[in-house]
Amino acid sequence: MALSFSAKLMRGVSRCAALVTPKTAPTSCRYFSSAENSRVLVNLNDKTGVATMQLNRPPVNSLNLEVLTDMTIALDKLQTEKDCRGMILTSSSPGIFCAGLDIMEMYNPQEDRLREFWRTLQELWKMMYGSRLATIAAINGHSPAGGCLLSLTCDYRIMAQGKFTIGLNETLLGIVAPFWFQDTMVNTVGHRETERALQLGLLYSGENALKVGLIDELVSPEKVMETAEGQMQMWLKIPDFARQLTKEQLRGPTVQKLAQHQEADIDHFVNFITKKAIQKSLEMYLNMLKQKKK
Ligand SMILES: CCCCCCCC/C=C\C/C=C/C(=O)SCCNC(=O)CCNC(=O)[C@H](O)C(C)(C)COP(=O)(O)OP(=O)(O)OC[C@H]1O[C@@H](n2cnc3c(N)ncnc32)[C@H](O)[C@@H]1OP(=O)(O)O
Repeated sequence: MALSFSAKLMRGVSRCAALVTPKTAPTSCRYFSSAENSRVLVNLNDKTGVATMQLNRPPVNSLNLEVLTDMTIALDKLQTEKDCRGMILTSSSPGIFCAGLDIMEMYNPQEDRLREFWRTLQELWKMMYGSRLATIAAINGHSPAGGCLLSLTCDYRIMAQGKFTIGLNETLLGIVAPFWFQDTMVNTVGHRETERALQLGLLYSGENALKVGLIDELVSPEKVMETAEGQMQMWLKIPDFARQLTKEQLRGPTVQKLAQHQEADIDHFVNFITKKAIQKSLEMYLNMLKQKKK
């Protein structure tokens, strides 16, 4: 019998439930996942109540089923820690925050895995967007498509200055950002800017992202984490209950909209991605990525 998503989550939680505390760790810092080969590195500072989640899938932190599952399990675990109040999402590879969804999950896919992949992304998005934690994205590099989406689920975004870009560029791949990607963008930068950005597949420079409100701060790469930590202190000065209820009022309807249409959205996604023309577009985009190197 197929396991429900929450059953799979529980299975995953018990698999990685043991907290690993390396001998060298400061006593206030608990590591949920610190092995170098973990796809997601998570630690919780018991003194501040702030967790850091680092994407750790070199070279570009593209999001495959396993990374999405690990992130979901880690976030679920953090949210059940009563002393955890905030989370900073970043990358262990300075220069690349996240290259978005792993295109290989969508190219020549097996239908069962494709469905599970999309459901896991939906679940992660719902958890992140509606999280009781104060969440800050420390965007320390490129952040296209699914990478931009992840940062948009956070409450505040700080990006590194440099040649990095951010945006929902799906149309450049010949695909379409689904309604809940669009909703998240509209809620952040407004309808008109979203129309322009999503149709053109705009990848914004840090400066332009700041101008339209896609990010909240642009700082030098070495200041990204300390700025995130400083900003987090401000968010945590607000009583949790008041902040969480306010967030729920503002974001709840958007989360509910996906929850109500989740199965239909999976069907749309699978039908769309498996079309010959879409597979051709993905193939051309993958080739373009490879050619770029030559
Ligand atoms: C009617 C409505 C129906 C609704 C249907 C909904 C459909 C919606 C479906 C999906 C939504 C999709 C969301 C996405 O997130 S798609 C992914 C989009 N991502 C990108 O466009 C980014 C692509 N990557 C880059 O631009 C660059 O890699 C970079 C700027 C992030 C980093 O550049 P650089 O450091 O120069 O690294 P390389 O380009 O050399 O990359 C290294 C290596 O990694 C491979 N790679 C890069 N990105 C991805 C990726 N997203 N997935 C898989 N693989 C990736 C790249 O090809 C290189 O591989 P190698 O040559 O084998 O080393």
